[in-house]
Amino acid sequence: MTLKIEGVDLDIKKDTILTNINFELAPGKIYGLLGRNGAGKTTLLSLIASYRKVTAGSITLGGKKVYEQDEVMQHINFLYNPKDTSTENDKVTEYIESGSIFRDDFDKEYAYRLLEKFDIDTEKAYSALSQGQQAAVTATLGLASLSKVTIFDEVTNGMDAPTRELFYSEVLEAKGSGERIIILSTHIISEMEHLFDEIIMMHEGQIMLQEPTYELLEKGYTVAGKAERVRAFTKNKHVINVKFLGALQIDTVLGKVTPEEMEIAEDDHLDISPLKLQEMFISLTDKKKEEA
Ligand SMILES: Nc1ncnc2c1ncn2[C@@H]1O[C@H](COP(=O)(O)OP(=O)(O)OP(=O)(O)O)[C@@H](O)[C@H]1O
Repeated sequence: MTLKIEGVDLDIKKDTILTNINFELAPGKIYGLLGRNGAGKTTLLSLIASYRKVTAGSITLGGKKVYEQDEVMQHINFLYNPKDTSTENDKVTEYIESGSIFRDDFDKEYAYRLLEKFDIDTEKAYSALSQGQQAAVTATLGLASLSKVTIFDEVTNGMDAPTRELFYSEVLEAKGSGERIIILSTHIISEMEHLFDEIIMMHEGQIMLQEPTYELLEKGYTVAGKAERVRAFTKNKHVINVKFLGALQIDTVLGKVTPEEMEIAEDDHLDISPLKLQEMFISLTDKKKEEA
């Protein structure tokens, strides 16, 4: 089932929060939703999850409108870590039970297997778990729901590195079924880059780009080396970012390197590397550069 967002606008009171959002998501893919703080990611995801009504446009799954349609909504699952968990006194087991009630596809056995992998004491109250453990329960609810559209909004917040690694490998497994659309909204870009089939970048309430990750990263490269040699190499090229690491200068450049340029780089002891998503993201969403 394809998820289609067409011409979506959202106004809250007099503020325009989202403008003319258009994109299409296909099953069997992991989508990385990226954007600076306040770009509109959570607001857009909450529209997909039918928490709010769009001001204009439409959101459909398999051709059916999602808003207030229980039959469609049971295929869409929006996971995020609650801000205040002090009143969440249910045991983890009760969380799993209630998470499965309205979702026919929920796989309880898989949920308990996952919780064991995450090393969660299922007899504890949710509020008594550490922040990272709570995040692992949230992640489990999403993974085990087997929902056709599973949205993880910054769920890795609080997880330690091994827990995040486990989550990533389970997300890849989930994609393997070929039936699920998985959306990951995150600020941990460098760590998750390898997971994303496509990138959706938002900026100031609009979609800046939607592209397959490999295509996006083929658009440029980085050059690192002695500052004056890097500057000479990238002169007259489209440099989108300049970084310094001690005596080293690292330029991010849009375009391709020719074989002749590769030779020059070698002679000048310059390192040419593929583009990193995080550098591309920082550069594309640099507000100061826009204002300059
Ligand atoms: N209920 C609301 N009333 C007014 N403005 C809102 C409301 N909810 C969100 N906004 C505004 O909408 C914009 C987008 O917020 P949103 O939470 O969607 O951003 P985000 O991309 O998820 O940010 P972050 O990465 O910081 O989580 C922000 O400017 C925010 O102040």
